[in-house]
Amino acid sequence: MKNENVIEVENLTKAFGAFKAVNAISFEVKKGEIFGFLGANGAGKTTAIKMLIGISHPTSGKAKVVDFDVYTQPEAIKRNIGYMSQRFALYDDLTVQENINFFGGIYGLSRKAIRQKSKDSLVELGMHEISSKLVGSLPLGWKQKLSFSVALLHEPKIVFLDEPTGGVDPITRRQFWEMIYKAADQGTTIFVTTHYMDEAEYCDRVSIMVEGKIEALDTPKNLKQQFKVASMNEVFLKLARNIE
Ligand SMILES: Nc1ncnc2c1ncn2[C@@H]1O[C@H](COP(=O)(O)OP(=O)(O)OP(=O)(O)O)[C@@H](O)[C@H]1O
Repeated sequence: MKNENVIEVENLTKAFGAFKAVNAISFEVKKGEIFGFLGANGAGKTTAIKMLIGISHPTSGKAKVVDFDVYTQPEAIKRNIGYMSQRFALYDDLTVQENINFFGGIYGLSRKAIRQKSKDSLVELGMHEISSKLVGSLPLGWKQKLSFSVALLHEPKIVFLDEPTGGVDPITRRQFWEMIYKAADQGTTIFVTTHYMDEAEYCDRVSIMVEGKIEALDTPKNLKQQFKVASMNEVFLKLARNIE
């Protein structure tokens, strides 16, 4: 792949019968970039992500993720990426430490690596004093921050975040985004979907999907200029209105 692209997608399509949930999308994502993947409910974001993380076979088109082909090397992709969604937030009946140990083991980390990584993560999260608390007893925002740390345990090249901050309070969302910036600064590529338009402003580039197609893709600044509006929320509304 060229220019340190870590994702390259060309005409990627997923059809369910005659319906194209993802309809010939093309884009590239660079190393260390924070790439916002937006779209209204049902636009096709989750379907596209499932193809990129190697769990859904495309109908047609090309996609390479971390240099691996989604058709022929889905297992290599899974080893090199992290994934977190709003709906999956660790095991409530395990403690903070047990969750880290468990997922570290699944990712194939040595005991020594898990010990070191969990120490670092717990300090960063300010959770070392509550490491023996059950995750189920923590507020949602804490669970999501912990879940993000866990998705980074095996030092993936790309982390896919599918609505990671849904339902989380604004202060914790801000802290979550500080963690995202830090990971991106260290070279991890962030591929994130969100329904919060203030979060779209924090991304390096944003794509907006409408009914299976990418209708706009640029930096938040350029998109606002292109649509002659002051906020990403207005960009989003203009695109959504165009199709009505
Ligand atoms: N397995 C499937 N079989 C048939 N249709 C599907 C399947 N999976 C998704 N779809 C349809 O594809 C479209 C896109 O769904 P998708 O979940 O990708 O949207 P989304 O942009 O992620 O939406 P949301 O923000 O609600 O998660 C929807 O119309 C959905 O009903």
